[in-house]
Amino acid sequence: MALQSVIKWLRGYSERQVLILGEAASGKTTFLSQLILGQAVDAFPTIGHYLESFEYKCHPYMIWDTGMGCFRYPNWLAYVCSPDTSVLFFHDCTMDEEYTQESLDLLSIIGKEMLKVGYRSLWIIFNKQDSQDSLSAQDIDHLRLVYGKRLKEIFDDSVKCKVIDYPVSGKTGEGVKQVMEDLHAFITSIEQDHHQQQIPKHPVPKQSQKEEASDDHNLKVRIEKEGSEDNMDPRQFWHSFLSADLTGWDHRSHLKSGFIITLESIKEGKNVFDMAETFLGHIRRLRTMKPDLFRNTEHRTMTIFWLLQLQNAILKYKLHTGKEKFPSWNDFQQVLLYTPSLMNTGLWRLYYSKEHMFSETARESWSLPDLRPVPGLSSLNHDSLPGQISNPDRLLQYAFAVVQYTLTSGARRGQVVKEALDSLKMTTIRLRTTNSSVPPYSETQAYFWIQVVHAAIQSLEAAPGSSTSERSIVDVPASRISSATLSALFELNSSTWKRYYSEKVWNSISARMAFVQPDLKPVPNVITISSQSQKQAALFKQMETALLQNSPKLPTIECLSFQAIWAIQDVQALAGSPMADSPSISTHSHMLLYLYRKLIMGSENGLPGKTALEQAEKMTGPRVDSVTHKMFWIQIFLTAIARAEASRKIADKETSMEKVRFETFIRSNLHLVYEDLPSLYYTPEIWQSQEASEIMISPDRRRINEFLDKGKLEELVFI
Ligand SMILES: Nc1nc2c(ncn2[C@@H]2O[C@H](COP(=O)(O)OP(=O)(O)OP(=O)(O)O)[C@@H](O)[C@H]2O)c(=O)[nH]1
Ligand SMILES: [Mg+2]
Repeated sequence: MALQSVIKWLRGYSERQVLILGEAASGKTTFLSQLILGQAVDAFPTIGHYLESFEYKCHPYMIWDTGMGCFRYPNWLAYVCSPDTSVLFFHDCTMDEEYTQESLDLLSIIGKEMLKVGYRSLWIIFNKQDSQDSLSAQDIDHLRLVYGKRLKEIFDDSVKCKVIDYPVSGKTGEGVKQVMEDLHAFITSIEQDHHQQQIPKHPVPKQSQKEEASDDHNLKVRIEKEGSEDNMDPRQFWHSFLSADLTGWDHRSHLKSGFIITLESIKEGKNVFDMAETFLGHIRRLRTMKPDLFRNTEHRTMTIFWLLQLQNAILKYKLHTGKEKFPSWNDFQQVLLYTPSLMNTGLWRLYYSKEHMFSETARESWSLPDLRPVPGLSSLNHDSLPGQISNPDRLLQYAFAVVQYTLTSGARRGQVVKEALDSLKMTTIRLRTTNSSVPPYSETQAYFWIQVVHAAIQSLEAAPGSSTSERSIVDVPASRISSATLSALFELNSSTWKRYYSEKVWNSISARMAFVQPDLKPVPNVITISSQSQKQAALFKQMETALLQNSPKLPTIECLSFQAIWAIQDVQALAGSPMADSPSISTHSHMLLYLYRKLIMGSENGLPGKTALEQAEKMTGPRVDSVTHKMFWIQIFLTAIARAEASRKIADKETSMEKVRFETFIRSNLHLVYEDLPSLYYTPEIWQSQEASEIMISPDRRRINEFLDKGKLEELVFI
């Protein structure tokens, strides 16, 4: 099954895989924390699944902790289990007969799936034997027989399946090391046995370096030959492409039109998925205009695959030539020569099996490759989240967020600016109590930046919107332009103020308290873009943003606090309406409110219970219909609750369990208001994939719950 192969490369092959299963509250997470941290951490019910990495006797292990919600999704087990996975199944010994039946039923259901996807071993663990409510030794012996019988019925494999016969307690640690030691010994012996006879089932097409070099050489020769025959100017080519009077429609013309679409789309701030829609739109149009020539059918995955290759090639060209210039349509031949593999029509075969590429799913929606990652995908990045306090552009970025909000929200500008200044003042005062390097709040400085950014945005030429020729300027709608592009376009930087204010006035105390007019020259209402070099710099920035989207950052605390104002305001408006409790989610604020009501208001003892989690999972709507999207936000929310809970306990164990207000909760977890938060965790290619919409795929950029990390336990403040 293709999905399974996709998942295999996502997870990596080298680590030993362990999967922990069992009924809710059987002590899986506690066992895991005992194993990794050497202590039992107060866990809250797990939702979805988490991946923990861990080293035992110099061997890397990847352990999946699972919880509620997993089983409901088709294909879920294929994601966490493979023929190399060792499964530990937990039974809670403090429970009664009815629980035993449920647990055995769960084992049977999972067992059927496991037989389909394969597994390395399955061990049953009788947990919580420390508890005074635990069954007697005799009863446990009886249970062992019952489980043994069930295992025989389902699997009939006495080597791979067994019932552990010593007492285990995740809480006290009894038997935990023993389980790990036994598992380690078992896997080591199996690996040694299989070492020589292992033949990969789906061999990944591999090329030796020599073959690759000769391929590259041949392709280059072809590119040069076709290039010399191609005497059509790119503008002329594009014109013929639009009017469907190209004489041929070969691989080179596919690439050429893709190249032009890529460049022009970057200028409009579009991503690869938007580009693919543009490209597919053209294909449809061409087929209607000239069905004989343009015969290829729409194929979304293939289109995105090639557009990604083109982006990588453009990036490579940029890096190699070191030119601080946006490529032009004329650079097509050069870009090809830097990445000759683009000319290899079968390039996709290195990444996709034929079966997977030509499936209905891959044709209709973006599907991840099943043989190996597309270059540029999947790089875990560990840079720290916040800490942008010393950022010299922080006021500029703040002004940018404020102005952009006035554009997108339609809210009254005067009101927004007032709120923005108040919020900045409060946040600055708060930040300065813990970090004296934050400059004091200055009304003049803050307002100056808002005015300048506003003038810049006003001055953005109304998008010319021409799709028929090469544009030499960024063409992004004002509401979507990035702060880096805008700054490059209007030459805004941390010393722009010096054109308007003398140092004395700018830094004066009176300028802090109230807005003071500039003493050198007035801030203009419109800023003109005078030079060609500014346009080029802006285009170049735009390209960097588009192609080097490798480590997105969380906005500054000031910006998040500002966004929080509106989220809280939205929620106040929603709270009284019937929509508040409707799982049909309309906006980001609505989702926050819904999760808050279900997971915090609906919780007991500070922790959300099973019903609360089930309710949370009921969310529907375009924002959360993808399983990964929904589970991501639930997990982010739960992590925030777990942090709050842990810090409450550290501060004062006896504090009353009073439920935290929405506003307070959001203000202490500002990252929740950031709608683009997923981009810190997932590459867009994974986040937007069909696979991610069907099953919960773990983030590839950073892990969601780091609460099991050593040393992270006390470091509870996210922001
Ligand atoms: N006495 C005793 N209690 C335990 C032990 N292990 C876990 N518990 C308690 O059992 C409850 C559930 O533990 P978890 O580790 O969260 O269980 P889980 O299987 O991860 O639960 P889900 O994630 O909801 O599926 C908690 O209150 C734990 O403190 C144990 O070995 N002994
Ligand atoms: Mg758990």
